[in-house]
Amino acid sequence: MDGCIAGVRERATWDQRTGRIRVRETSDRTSGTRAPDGQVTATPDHQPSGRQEEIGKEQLVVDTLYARLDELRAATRARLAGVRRGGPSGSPQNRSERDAFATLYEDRLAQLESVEERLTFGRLDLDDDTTRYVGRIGLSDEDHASILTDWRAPAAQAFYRATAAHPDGVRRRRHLVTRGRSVTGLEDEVLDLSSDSASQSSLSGEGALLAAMAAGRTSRMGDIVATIQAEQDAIIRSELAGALVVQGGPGTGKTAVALHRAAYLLYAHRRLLERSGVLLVGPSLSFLHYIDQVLPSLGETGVVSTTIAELLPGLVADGEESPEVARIKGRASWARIVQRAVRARQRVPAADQHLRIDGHDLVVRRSDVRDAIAKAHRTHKPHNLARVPFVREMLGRLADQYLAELGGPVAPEERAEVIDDLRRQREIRIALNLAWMPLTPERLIEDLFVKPHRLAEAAPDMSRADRAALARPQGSPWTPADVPLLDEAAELLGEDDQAARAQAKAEAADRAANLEYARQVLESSGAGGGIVGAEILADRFGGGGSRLTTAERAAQDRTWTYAHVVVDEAQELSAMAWRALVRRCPTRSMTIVGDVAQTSSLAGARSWASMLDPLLRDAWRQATLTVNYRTPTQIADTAQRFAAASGLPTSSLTSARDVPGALVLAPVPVAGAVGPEVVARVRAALAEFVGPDGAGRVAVVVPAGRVGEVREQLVEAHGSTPLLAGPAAALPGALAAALTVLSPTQSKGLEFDAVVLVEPAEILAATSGASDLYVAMTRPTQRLVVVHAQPLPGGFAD
Ligand SMILES: Nc1ncnc2c1ncn2[C@@H]1O[C@H](COP(=O)(O)OP(=O)(O)OP(=O)(O)O)[C@@H](O)[C@H]1O
Repeated sequence: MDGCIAGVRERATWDQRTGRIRVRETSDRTSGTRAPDGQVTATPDHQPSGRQEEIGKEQLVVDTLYARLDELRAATRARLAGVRRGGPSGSPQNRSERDAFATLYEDRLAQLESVEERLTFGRLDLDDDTTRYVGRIGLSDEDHASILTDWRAPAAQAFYRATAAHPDGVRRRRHLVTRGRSVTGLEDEVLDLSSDSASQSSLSGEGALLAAMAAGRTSRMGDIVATIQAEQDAIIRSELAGALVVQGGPGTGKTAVALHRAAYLLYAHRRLLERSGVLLVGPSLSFLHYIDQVLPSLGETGVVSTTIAELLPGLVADGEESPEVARIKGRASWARIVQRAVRARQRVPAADQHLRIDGHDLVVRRSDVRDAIAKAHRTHKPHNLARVPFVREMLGRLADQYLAELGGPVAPEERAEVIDDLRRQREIRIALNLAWMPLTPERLIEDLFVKPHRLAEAAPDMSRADRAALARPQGSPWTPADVPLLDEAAELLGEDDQAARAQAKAEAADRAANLEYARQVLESSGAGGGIVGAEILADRFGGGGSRLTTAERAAQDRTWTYAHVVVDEAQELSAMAWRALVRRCPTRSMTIVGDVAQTSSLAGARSWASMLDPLLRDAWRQATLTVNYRTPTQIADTAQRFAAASGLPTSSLTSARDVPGALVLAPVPVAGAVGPEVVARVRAALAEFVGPDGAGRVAVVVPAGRVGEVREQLVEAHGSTPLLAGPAAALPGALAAALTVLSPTQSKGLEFDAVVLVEPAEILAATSGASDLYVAMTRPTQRLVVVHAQPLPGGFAD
């Protein structure tokens, strides 16, 4: 393809008067031809050229890229069909190889399908007169020459990092705006300081960025791959080793950055990460639902996402409890409490116990039990596994008593028979259980809450009041704060994994052979397309038809250890929850994003150092995000003033944009007038921000106890309108509707075009009220309407 690629310089700015983005255009005159190797060479062109002409030229390039994408899709489909045609015949080895290839091609196809939207979004014109297109995926032409650079590749880094002061070999950066497969706009930044039109903005791709920020919200978070900013890119590409804490105020892109970092790490360290997987921990299922499109849109599906409540496979923790009880359960001291509770089930009886077995007198002696317990402890195995040597030792000693009564020499087989016999005796089983009880984690933890003497024994330092607060009836549902305690117990109790170990040994030998074969296959066919490595393919060869992905296998296994863990809203996690996560990531390679000013959990972090130092010591580093991409200046400044007045530990924050009239204070004279005012404000917000295409979201954020009441008022006013989400309990679906009513905690991590905030003084008065109110104030992308009868908290007014 030959083409003259001329440049225009467009500058997009926020028009304060109209509240819209305005785009200015200047010509910058560059042209280029495409060489046979697929690289586009840019040369100065002194012919003035129009914007449409320029768009037309980019359209040709974009058409070429999509054509290549279509070709690759067709080729992969054909390969898949070929494998499927093979049918279910042949040896088991042949069948499992065919399944492995089918999965490989299905994954590749899914990846090629996922990049349809905005396949390419950027172009770099380099000092060496070459041009590089940047996109969601890397593509090469038939001659293996690169025609599109994956955004995660080192060669794409300059697209996000180059500035006029540090151009990094880039003369001009162009953002391509596309709709479907059509190019609809361009935005250029000249990074050559000697040029008149050198970019002055500290934001990269300002127009595209402003457009992304101003777009109507939907029920799902979108990716930011086309407009990642330099400070975000530095975090995304930060090295894999160690724990990276990303602190940043509301709307600084922490969630977005965490997800893009997961995608980047999977690309840059695929061999290391693909087998053990990446764990993503979010605050709630509704939040995970909100973000669950981002990674697939970046071509990644191999991430296990969960909440702390869902961490244990098969355990449902949907019970509720007061924040105060959750705080008590989150304390680090539970590590010792659970340990003591386990030890309390290994005890020397108060007196020797006399048993009569088959007409013989046997004594379960205190001294024997003491010795057997000590011997079992020396194995350093978990409780249930160490019970095996304990029982063996005790049965041996009892058998010796039994045989001594018989007198005379004893053959080893005879001794073994006696031991077997004794093992089956009910009285002996009871006596040994009393000394060393086999336990499940559920039984151990429930007993602590149900039997006050058990808790008193395991937690002698806990106050009476705290112990009383934990008491609950048997059979109560598990709560999220119980989960880390159950995990701690499971770790100390252990499971009998003998059979699993034997099987693993047999599988290891097969695997070595499969691995070698998989390497050869990938080398000779290039079939992986970068989405799968030899290790995974080898696992699939050996899978006997099992189609479980790494993510699926990991999600079913409590003891799975991940190569990397990403934690969002990390400030909410208790010390015990951190222990459960660190246990799942022995390398401590973690991305931890959060804001200690937004902590609402009483067990959560008020400072990263005090929460993480005890666990990670100095193996963590901190980065800070400083630009708020969500909230307009007026709202963000008010939130910052309020936070400062309330003593919250805020980070410094600058808003990326200003939207006139973003903050509206709506006082009403009496409490009874709040409801009607909310109804009227919601009606206006829906009319202004929700479009016929379904884009645009409005939330009413109310004091926690008033969600039901305000919802009723809205239902009454609007009828049972499909606009309004169901009751808050059905939250995962709540964001599908244009309007939703939430408590401040439920709104955490989410965002809306407009938020109607009800009675802030009442929100402030609740437990963790200051951080909850700070969270609620910082949810809107366009407008915050504050409806109040009570006086506004400090900092709301200038
Ligand atoms: N570089 C960017 N380009 C476009 N949009 C961005 C960029 N960075 C962040 N955003 C947008 O800003 C909004 C806020 O981002 P995000 O939710 O990740 O922030 P956060 O720091 O996690 O916020 P909070 O702490 O309030 O939950 C999102 O809509 C996100 O898509």
